[in-house]
Amino acid sequence: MPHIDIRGITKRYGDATILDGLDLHIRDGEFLTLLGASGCGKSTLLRLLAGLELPESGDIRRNRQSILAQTPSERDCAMVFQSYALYPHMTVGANICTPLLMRQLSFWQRLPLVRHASPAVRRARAEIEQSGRKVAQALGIDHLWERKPSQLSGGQRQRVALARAMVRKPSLFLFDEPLSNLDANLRQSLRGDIRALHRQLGVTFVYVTHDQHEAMSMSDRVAVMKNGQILQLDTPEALFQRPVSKEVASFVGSPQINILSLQSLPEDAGQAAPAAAVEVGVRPHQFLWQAASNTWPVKVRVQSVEYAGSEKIVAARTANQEHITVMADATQPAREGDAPTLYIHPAQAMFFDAQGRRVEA
Ligand SMILES: Nc1ncnc2c1ncn2[C@@H]1O[C@H](COP(=O)(O)OP(=O)(O)OP(=O)(O)O)[C@@H](O)[C@H]1O
Repeated sequence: MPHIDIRGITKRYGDATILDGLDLHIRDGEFLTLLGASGCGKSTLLRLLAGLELPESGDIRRNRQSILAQTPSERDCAMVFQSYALYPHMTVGANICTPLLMRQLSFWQRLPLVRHASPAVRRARAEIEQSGRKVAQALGIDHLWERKPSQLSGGQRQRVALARAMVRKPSLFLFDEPLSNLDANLRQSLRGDIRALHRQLGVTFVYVTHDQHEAMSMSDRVAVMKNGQILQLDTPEALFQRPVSKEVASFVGSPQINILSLQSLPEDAGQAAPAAAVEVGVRPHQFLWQAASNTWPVKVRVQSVEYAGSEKIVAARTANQEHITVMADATQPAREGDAPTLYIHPAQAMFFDAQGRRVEA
């Protein structure tokens, strides 16, 4: 299967530069997610890959061959959208089988009269239906075969859209926020389905989302994007543990990482920190409620406590009026107005310089 090389791609709409000399190498068969806030250019990049847009400069190569001159249908990719994009007048079965009918039968062979008259066409259609039903079965929607899209739930519609993309066996799947219209439970279950699909098919998936949880839980690698550029491309673990900057650190992990000025910490913290460090990043789960050896104390005042089942989300303020979020065990007796001392383990802290770049301890 071909890898994809995106080199120096620039895309403009009018005066606005959406992608600015972007480079990206997509490996064979990987699940790569483009993660970024709304408007950062993720969908534009996906549309360029699909051939729905052309760049002003730069190149996209598959297996070292430029694909810019190829039409969308020549690119052997399937796209799944947030809006499902199903044909409303067709049944589920017809929606799933249409890509194969279009590819394998000529215009004349698709006409109803020929369909009934020609045994060869009847046979081809039966084979197509069999392939479609197999995919529908794999996605648990074969019992909906005769229904129209309007008679389906959002999750079922997205499964039909997935089946329609799968049936052609493309070598590249492009997903543009496919789960955004679904409720939390359905999103969770479809995340699992899409991940399983990737394992089963072994082809390249490029997935666009602004949901860091979705990106971190599904992908082999994630490209964090901002203003048409990639801030960091790495595995989910590396993004979480070794972000290149404060910006990336703030983008991954929920609740967000806390960024404190080094001045909020005792003097020995300043001495232990790298020389260039001006800020320290502490994840909400990393605060300790009791002192341990070699920990740094931070005095805080609790502003509010939110119950989240087995945990509490504590919002607090440091003496320097910096807001922090702390995840605590549900048994932790933290109450609004309390003024506890929390502790930070230096080995777990991240340090950032004045430009927001992470510096090694
Ligand atoms: N056809 C177009 N004409 C003009 N501007 C466009 C067009 N398509 C997108 N844009 C602009 O390009 C920028 C990037 O859009 P894009 O859809 O790639 O962002 P995104 O990161 O996918 O955001 P979202 O998550 O909201 O879809 C936005 O400011 C958008 O308004």
